Amino acid sequence: MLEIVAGFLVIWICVILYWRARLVESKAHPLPPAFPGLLPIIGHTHLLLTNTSTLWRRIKRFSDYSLEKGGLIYGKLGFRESLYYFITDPDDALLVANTCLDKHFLYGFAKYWLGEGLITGSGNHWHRHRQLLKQSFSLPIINGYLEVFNGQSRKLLSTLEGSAEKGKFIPTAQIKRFSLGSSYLTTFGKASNGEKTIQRYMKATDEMLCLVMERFQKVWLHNEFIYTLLGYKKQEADLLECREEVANEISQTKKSFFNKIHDQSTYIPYQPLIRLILEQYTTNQFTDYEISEELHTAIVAAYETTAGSLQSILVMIGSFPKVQEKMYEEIMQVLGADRDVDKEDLRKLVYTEAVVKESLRLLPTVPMIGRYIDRDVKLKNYTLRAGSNCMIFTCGLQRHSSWGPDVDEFRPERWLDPATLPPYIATDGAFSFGKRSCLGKTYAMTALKVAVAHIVRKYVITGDYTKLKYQLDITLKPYEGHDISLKRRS
Ligand code: HEM
Repeated sequence: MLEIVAGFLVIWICVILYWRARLVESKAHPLPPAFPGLLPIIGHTHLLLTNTSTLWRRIKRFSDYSLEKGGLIYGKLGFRESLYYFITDPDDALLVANTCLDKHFLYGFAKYWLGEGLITGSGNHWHRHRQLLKQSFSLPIINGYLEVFNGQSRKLLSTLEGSAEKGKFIPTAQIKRFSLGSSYLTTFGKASNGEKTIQRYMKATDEMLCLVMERFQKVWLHNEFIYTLLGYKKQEADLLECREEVANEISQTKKSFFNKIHDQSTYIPYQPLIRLILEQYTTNQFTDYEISEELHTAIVAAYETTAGSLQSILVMIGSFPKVQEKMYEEIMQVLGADRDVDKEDLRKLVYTEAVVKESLRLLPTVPMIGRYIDRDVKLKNYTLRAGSNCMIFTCGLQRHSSWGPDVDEFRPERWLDPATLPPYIATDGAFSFGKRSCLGKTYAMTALKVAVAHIVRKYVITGDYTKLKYQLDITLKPYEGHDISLKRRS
């Protein structure tokens, strides 16, 4: 009997100590406004348990509410009611992005595929790799890829041709092929089994990303034991088989690189990422496993984002005929009727670049970035508590009031005069900002400009962005209203 009473007493004391600690903490670091709909025990978790299109609409409400409340709100997610901050204030966003460099735990779900590559890695490992890889994404290297981007764009034109003059169609498959083809070739320099390898890799990557998203949404799958028990680990293992095929590609390239075999079959006129990394391998900067992690990371980072962006950009261009004609005039003036895009042209395609940027502002492919708050972070009006998580809404920042009264309008001209842009770094967030911003920004902008220039030169695009509907599958993907039609210009 005495033992039972003592047991209850201990539990009671623990509960009191826990609540006291929470009270002290909430007094020291009061919370910003809460997102409506907070329930006991599960917090806002019930809002996650839905399909990915409704999920996106709900997450957008978090972002809008954060903007409405001055840039910072909180919510609770998961069965342990983890504290989440949702940020849309530009100064606070930049401070957090530069202070808390560790990613949200969701990124960890992709580690079976990406390991500790740049997107998922953290700490010193990430920092060292970021320093080593920076040069591989510099302008001179990217300019060397123009041949790939032009070649893949021409291939894209030939796959689109079958749908020209035939009314509306959805160009997702063609665009994804363009994006993966480009990133595979700039990463590996070649695809041993050609189209077959690219298609298999594309399918496996799509499935891998779906699995990560499913695990995030179904909170019970966060538990490793349940995840394995329900057969998901087996699905991971099946997908990894495709990586084996690519592993052969890596070891072949390594052999020819170190044996300095430069015959017809291995000659590549540009510097694919694998060669740039192998140069650092010779000085023991990377291990074999790390090489593979970074190569897969580069492809995953480039593929979905570039494909999703190009799809949205085409719909935007198709929705604004006057903008499209202005682009066409610029493209014809710079490139003429049939020439490929070279590095000098890229500088001159100023309006085309503004159209790409404005499309990505209104229709971002990566609408938020997640970070773990590993220390107390003092913001303008609140202090974020160590041990919590945060979501920085780049989609909200790109519609922040500092863009002006025409914030919701598609107006590429705003990018032509930098003096009219908001005075914050974080409001231009399509490629994130701060120390962990996108390493492939120049790569992506170049690939997009080249593809858009080829398409607009050949076709008049028609689309309707007001009908666009998106779902959140790690990146934002349109599932409705993304059909376009193409009319040949001559
Ligand atoms: C339109 C296309 C792209 C968009 C919108 C985009 C956007 C982003 C964003 C928002 C982040 C930050 C993610 C986060 O912190 O959660 C990021 C990171 C990254 N991106 Fe991109 N990206 C694009 C294309 C590319 C390409 C083409 C590459 C490589 C060839 C690339 C490589 C990376 C890498 C390596 C990181 C991780 C950087 C780090 O944590 O140090 N991205 N990207």
